[in-house]
Amino acid sequence: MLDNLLRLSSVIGRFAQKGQVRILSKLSVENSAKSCRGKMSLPKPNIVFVLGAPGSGKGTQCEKIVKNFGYVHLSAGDLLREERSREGSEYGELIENYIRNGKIVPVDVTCALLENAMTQNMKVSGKDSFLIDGFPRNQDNLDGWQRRMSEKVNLKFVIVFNCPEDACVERCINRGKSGSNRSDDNIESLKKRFDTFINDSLPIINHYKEQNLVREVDATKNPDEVFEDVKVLFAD
Ligand SMILES: Nc1ncnc2c1ncn2[C@@H]1O[C@H](COP(=O)(O)OP(=O)(O)O)[C@@H](O)[C@H]1O
Ligand SMILES: Nc1ccn([C@@H]2O[C@H](COP(=O)(O)OP(=O)(O)O)[C@@H](O)[C@H]2O)c(=O)n1
Repeated sequence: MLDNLLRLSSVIGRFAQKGQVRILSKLSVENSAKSCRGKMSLPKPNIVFVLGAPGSGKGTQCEKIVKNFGYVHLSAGDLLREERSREGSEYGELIENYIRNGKIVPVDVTCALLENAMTQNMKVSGKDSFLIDGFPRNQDNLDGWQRRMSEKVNLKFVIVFNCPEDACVERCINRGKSGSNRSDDNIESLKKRFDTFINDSLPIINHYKEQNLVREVDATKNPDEVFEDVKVLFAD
């Protein structure tokens, strides 16, 4: 499986409506590894992990942080959905199965997509500050990141958006109704996504709490009010 994963190609997309250039790049992980070796001249990227339950507003707040603080937003979920939809992807079916069942895709896939996206963004835009949204989400994600990436980046802090399950579920259902086209914005998948959040993601948040890296934000207020609290974290 690892050999296959190492041949993983990724499509790296960023969206013009988020004030960013769209970069499409088919890049094998082997190439990415080479480019990483050759990227000694690239700066060590600054990373902020963005965590919180499904529907807590991670993507919404990341968009605001991008506009106000010049970060690049990399959503693990978006990268996985793009790879799933990429013509010829070996991992489309695997990713779809994990997403529909609210399970966490094996880290080699996700980490390769994130590493490629960071490297490409640094080369093309010169930006070196990244919001990594929805990662690390379980122990496998955390272990893979520590193994492969932790020495190559500066982890600044971890934002956690707190919002009760019923509000999050309502937001995701509404997101589905307004055309998110996501195969997991339905009650059945949401139940599984919340089980995964509680059983697998909360321990990762606790791990970062023990390291004093967690900055918690009340995500129950409206998006602009939430952003007032988020801003403070990026002020210095
Ligand atoms: N503070 C908020 N109050 C109400 N609705 C929100 C808030 N933040 C986001 N939403 C809406 O809830 C849904 C989920 O938000 P999103 O940012 O996609 O969450 P996540 O990335 O955590 O899954 C979206 O439809 C979004 O417009
Ligand atoms: N690190 C990650 C992030 C997302 N995912 C998958 O992508 C799905 C959607 O994640 P997302 O971050 O886009 O959305 P939310 O669940 O936060 O709303 C998750 O339920 C997982 O199936 C993953 O496998 N690994």
